[in-house]
Amino acid sequence: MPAASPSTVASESVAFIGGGNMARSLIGGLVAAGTDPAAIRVADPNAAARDALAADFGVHAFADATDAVDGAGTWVFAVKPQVMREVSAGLAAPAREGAPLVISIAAGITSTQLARWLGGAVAVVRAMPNTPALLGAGVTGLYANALVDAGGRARAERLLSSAGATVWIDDEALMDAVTGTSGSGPAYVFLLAEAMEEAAIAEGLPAAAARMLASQTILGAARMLTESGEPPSELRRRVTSPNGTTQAAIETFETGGFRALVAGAIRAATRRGGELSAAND
Ligand SMILES: NC(=O)C1=CN([C@@H]2O[C@H](COP(=O)(O)OP(=O)(O)OC[C@H]3O[C@@H](n4cnc5c(N)ncnc54)[C@H](O)[C@@H]3O)[C@@H](O)[C@H]2O)C=CC1
Ligand SMILES: O=C(O)[C@@H]1CCC=N1
Repeated sequence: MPAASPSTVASESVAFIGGGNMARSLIGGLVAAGTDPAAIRVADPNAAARDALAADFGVHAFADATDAVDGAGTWVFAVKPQVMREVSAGLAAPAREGAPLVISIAAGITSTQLARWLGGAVAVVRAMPNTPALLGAGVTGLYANALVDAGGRARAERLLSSAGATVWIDDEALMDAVTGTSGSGPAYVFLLAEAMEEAAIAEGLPAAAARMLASQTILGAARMLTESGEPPSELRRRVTSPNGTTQAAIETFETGGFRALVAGAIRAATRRGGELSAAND
């Protein structure tokens, strides 16, 4: 990929460090929302990932993160938590010179860790999106450290808005709970879909019908949750006729400890966020 011409390297440029699944979702959202692909720069050591991003979105892709961040005013760290320290330490010099707004989507890694690795006083927004970002139907929790000004907050919010809804979190300690709820959350729903499908097949339904019934049920219920303005308990009540089929199912869930299981799962994910932070410090 040839070097970008100077006119495309403006402080409005966004550099993604890591061009994997989540970066692809966010970049897709940005381009769909009208961001000029020439203002998007991506670093990834994987040539296939670079080529695919350049071909699919028309962004500038680089093997070296230092080249990707050159002149970019916003840097988005989208690499695994396990490589965040090494990757960010390698960018300390340009961070000092360029004073970028740094956005990290890495699970667990704190804004304090990232600022330290980048050399100290750095404006960091910690963001936790989720995979429905690919459809613009995601949700992102955002936390800003004290060095992020109103303009930086607006820039981060604009960037993540192309992936869906956004919610600011004032206490960074709660970002691991965001990760355990919505970052990992799509997988919980997919697990429910798998379980419903398997159960439907066990009851005798053909596989294709089972998939259609389970997935459309989840889509319809999710739309009611987000569009009706009603709490989930009320929506559930309306499905549940006294002594009917739903009541039989809900009683089975409740006596089986469904709520405690969900709470335990979210607690485990939340704790793992803290462990990822400590293990990769
Ligand atoms: N997958 C998900 O649902 C979500 C993931 N996250 C976070 O997003 C981050 C990325 O996750 P995914 O996109 O799922 O992983 P991924 O494995 O698809 O992408 C990571 C990319 O980083 C690249 N990479 C490795 N070393 C690099 C380096 N030195 N410089 C630049 N790029 C490098 C890899 O080649 C790969 O393309 C993780 O920190 C994860 O915690 C956050 C929210 C949701
Ligand atoms: O499983 C993970 O660690 C990442 C963070 C949230 C979703 N996937």
